[in-house]
Amino acid sequence: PRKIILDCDPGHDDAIAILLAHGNAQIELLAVTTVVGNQTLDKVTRNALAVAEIAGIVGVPFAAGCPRPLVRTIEVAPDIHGESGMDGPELPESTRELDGRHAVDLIIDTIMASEPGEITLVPTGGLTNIALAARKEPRIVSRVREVVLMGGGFHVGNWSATAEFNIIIDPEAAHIVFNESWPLTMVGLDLTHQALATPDVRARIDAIDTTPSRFVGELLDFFASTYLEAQGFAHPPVHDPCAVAYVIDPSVMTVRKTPLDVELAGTLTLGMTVADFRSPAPDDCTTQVAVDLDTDKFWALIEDALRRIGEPA
Ligand SMILES: Nc1ccc([C@@H]2N[C@H](CO)[C@@H](O)[C@H]2O)cc1
Ligand SMILES: [Ca+2]
Repeated sequence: PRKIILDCDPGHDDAIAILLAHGNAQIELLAVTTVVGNQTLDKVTRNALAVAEIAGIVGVPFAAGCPRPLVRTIEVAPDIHGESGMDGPELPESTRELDGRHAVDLIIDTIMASEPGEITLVPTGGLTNIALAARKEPRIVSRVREVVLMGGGFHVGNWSATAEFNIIIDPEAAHIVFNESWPLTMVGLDLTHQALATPDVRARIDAIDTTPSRFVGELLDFFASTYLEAQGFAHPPVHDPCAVAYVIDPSVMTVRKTPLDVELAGTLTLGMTVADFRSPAPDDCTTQVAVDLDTDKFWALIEDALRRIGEPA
């Protein structure tokens, strides 16, 4: 199986990414870490533990990370995720204990305790924890198999005309992560805006009829309402599971080797992930962008994971 660390800011779509990672047989979820983003750190951490409760995740350490970006002030996304960060479903109180370590230390310790090339980092929120981990322990960069992140976009923004939320809330952290030497796949909005939870998808999830699938349905109800209201989408794009899906089965999307960098000085372009599509891509290019999603294959992975989770004890 592919061993992954999921660094997230639940977040409706982060929650579905956790369920996909937990439910899929090819993924071994080594740790879940949280970072400020969609909501404050305490809210997204509480939400992550609620998902663990609902899905019956045991034996996986959860750790909280950075409560604010490296340089800038906090910017949350209540218009999409609500005041709790996961509005819609009733969230169970979780009796679970967090790992005693900071997320950055859990990430470092987990990677340094494993063989080189074993662990894949899957960030689905701002990149603050990942940047700090690479600065605190540079050896993780060569030991990580690859970074597969949800964030950015080569022709699309959602928090400004040119920038995507996960990048622009901590562009300095993103600049660090995108410029390390590890292999990096950017699963950006160009790809994730194809992962639309249509009524047909909803019907297939509802037919599973378990506590976790009903939880996903309630997440999608809220996410659909805010995405229509705030961004005019007829159906909500479920961004974060796309990154996990690529780790599970790279054939779920097409990718293109492309130099990437993050704009830190732009007025209109701060936080833009700039893709250089000029051909040929340099031989030493370690970054690629996701382009086209096989939507049937993607949603089949989600449904399969929910079926495998079943009704937790
Ligand atoms: N408007 C909006 C803001 C933030 C997000 C979150 N950031 C990423 C998409 O921009 C996803 O990880 C999602 O959790 C989604 C929509
Ligand atoms: Ca997220």
